[in-house]
Amino acid sequence: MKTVKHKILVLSGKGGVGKSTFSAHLAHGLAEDENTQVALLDIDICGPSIPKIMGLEGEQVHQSGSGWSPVFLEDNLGVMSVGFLLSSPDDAVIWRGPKKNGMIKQFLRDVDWGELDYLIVDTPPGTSDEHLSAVQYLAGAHIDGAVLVTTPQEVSLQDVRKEISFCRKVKLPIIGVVENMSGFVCPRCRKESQIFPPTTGGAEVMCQDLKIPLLGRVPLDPRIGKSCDKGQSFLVEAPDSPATSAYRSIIQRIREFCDLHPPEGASLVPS
Ligand SMILES: Nc1ncnc2c1ncn2[C@@H]1O[C@H](COP(=O)(O)OP(=O)(O)OP(=O)(O)O)[C@@H](O)[C@H]1O
Repeated sequence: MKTVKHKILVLSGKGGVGKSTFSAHLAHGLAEDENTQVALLDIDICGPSIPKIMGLEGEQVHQSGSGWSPVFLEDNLGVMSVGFLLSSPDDAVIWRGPKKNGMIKQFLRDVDWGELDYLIVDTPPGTSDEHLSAVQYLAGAHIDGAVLVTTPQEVSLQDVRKEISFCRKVKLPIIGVVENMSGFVCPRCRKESQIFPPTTGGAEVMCQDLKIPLLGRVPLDPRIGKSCDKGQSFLVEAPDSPATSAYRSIIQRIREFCDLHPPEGASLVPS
């Protein structure tokens, strides 16, 4: 991990809120600059969806003298997931905590990540063994912070509050919250509808209450699911979508956060 400058965990309280989709697009967006070395690590051991979303289903990890090699989507974008170790994407991984912890430790310690600017870690929903293992194994290696993904509904916000409490308990800095599936603009009449109307003001009010940055809102766009199913970057597939603009502005805010919080040993260059 000494060769990895910035480490970002992506968390969500609930499943299905778009966390893996966001992690994938954060990696795609950062890697658009070919001088930036990016890796995406999927530690959702029991439900790895990153290989599919990144268009790498069926790929296998290679073992080299210096450890496991990530699967490369681009020269500057590597991906690692338990999905690459399964013989079929339909195989179930039924492991207890210690085995999952061992796998995460191996991912963080034994993968030949090389020199990386960013390591994005996509986690399972909630706060479970996987999160504790990641935080524990990365403890001495400076984690920049966590990005929390939620939808506007109260059920999701309630669980994200638990994630915030988790981050505070384990002293994991919070980069900010992404409100995903936040409104839908009809492509025909351009009228905006709230598909999941928040009853308590949504992520914005929660962020104000808890003094956490709201990084942005990503609207619903049915084309996102299609891009992910095809394993393609939505940022490239639909550059005109309001969701792409939202992703890009959030990615920029995360980049700025990392620049302001340089890895230990590095010094801030005055702008
Ligand atoms: N802004 C969006 N607009 C439309 N569809 C979206 C959006 N964000 C995500 N999706 C779709 O929602 C579904 C769930 O997304 P995803 O798998 O990323 O959720 P998740 O939070 O990682 O779930 P889990 O933790 O259970 O794996 C996917 O089909 C994805 O394509």
